[in-house]
Amino acid sequence: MLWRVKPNGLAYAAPNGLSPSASKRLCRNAWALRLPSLPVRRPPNSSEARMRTSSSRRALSTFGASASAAAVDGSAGAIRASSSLLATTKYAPHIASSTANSAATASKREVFISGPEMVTINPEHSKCNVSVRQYSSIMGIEKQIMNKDLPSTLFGRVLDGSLDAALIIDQDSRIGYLNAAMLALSGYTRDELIGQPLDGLLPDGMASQHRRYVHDYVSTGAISAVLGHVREFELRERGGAMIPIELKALDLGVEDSVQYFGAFLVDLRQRRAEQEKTAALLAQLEQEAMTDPLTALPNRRAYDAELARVAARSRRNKSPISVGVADIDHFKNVNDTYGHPVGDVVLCEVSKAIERAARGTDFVARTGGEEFGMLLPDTAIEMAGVVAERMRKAVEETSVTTPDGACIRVTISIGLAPLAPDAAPDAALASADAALYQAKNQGRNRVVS
Ligand SMILES: Nc1nc2c(ncn2[C@@H]2O[C@H](COP(=O)(O)OP(=O)(O)OP(=O)(O)O)[C@@H](O)[C@H]2O)c(=O)[nH]1
Repeated sequence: MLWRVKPNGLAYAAPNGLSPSASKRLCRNAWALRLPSLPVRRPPNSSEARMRTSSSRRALSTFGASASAAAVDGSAGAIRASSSLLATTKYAPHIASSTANSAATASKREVFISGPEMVTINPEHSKCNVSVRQYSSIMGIEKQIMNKDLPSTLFGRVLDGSLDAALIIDQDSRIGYLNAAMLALSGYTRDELIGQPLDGLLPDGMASQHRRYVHDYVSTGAISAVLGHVREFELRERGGAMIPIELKALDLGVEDSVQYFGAFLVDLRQRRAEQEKTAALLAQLEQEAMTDPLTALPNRRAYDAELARVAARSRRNKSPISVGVADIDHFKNVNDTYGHPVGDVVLCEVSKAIERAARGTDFVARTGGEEFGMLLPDTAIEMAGVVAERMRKAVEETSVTTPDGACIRVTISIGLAPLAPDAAPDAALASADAALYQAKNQGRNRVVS
């Protein structure tokens, strides 16, 4: 059983027996480590063997504890406390005799405690920033755990079989441990990486920065933006390609005067691909939601959104806008004479003609059955009249030939209105509608403003 107590007084515990469900619950609170499907057994090579012997094994066990408390190491320091906490708490001698920890842990004010009972670390209830209740039971628990005598190799097996990549480096950034997932991610063999500097796995320019972080941390305790946090980086795999990863780097403490660091790495490629797919799907949906499927022009929703956008811009810039409404004349006759599918073709040709006649900055939408909306930004009503007349003429000159060889020509009527910078867009649209009504009444195929 291993308790991890955070500075806010919350503690996370692994239940006895480390049942998969309980461990999974714990993993929800931890980052990265998932239960391995099958522990992988393989003889360690010499460098790993060094890492796994005596005190170095404790770095590995601390690494496991940081991940999810999914395994127990009876020989590891059962109680871990920061040196600053040790200096101030009256239990310091006992804790200190259990373990030593690094300055980094001190600054994070984290205390790791092994034991089956809850231990509360409450920063508010003590002048020395911690109060430890049930301390005496901790010492007893530690004894129990020591007696339990679980083999410390369990930690290595858990990490070996983790689905997430894991590695351990020393203070010289030399790789001391990699699990199978890390090898699969990097594309290297174990022998190619063990004992080698981490540099080859880092992106260009990161190696020197990484070394500086490690050096500053080891020599002055300066915590980098990386240590203890989940960050997104890139990993250079064997073929040179950069793999997006999520990384959590951990201080594993000092063992035999050597500072160790661990890291869990999660391959982000699949997540990124899914995110891109979702983004593309959303963009497509948004596009579809704003587009008229028959003519491929922006639809009413898009027109309203664009009207609100240009109206706001016009208020800021005090620039004139003109709005227009165009309607095909006697379109019912086209449908009645040639049928609805031919009417659709005519609608498409009319929309193309209007669009062709518009300027690059104008916005044309199909706002209803045989109705089109126009937005003409930075355009006074006189110039809007010129553009609308061009549109009207373009439609008049358009013809559609039916499969029977009949030639269909239609015309449009257009109503225009100015949108004053401080006026409501709806009022301008109503004025344009009124002008269209007038154009229809005056005989159609004309522009009225
Ligand atoms: N083919 C086709 N026809 C449509 C579509 N949407 C609306 N219409 C038709 O457009 C016609 C509109 O008819 P009316 O509102 O009477 O207007 P109009 O015949 O154009 O006469 P005025 O507007 O007064 O000149 C109707 O016959 C609708 O069925 C469409 O998507 N496709």
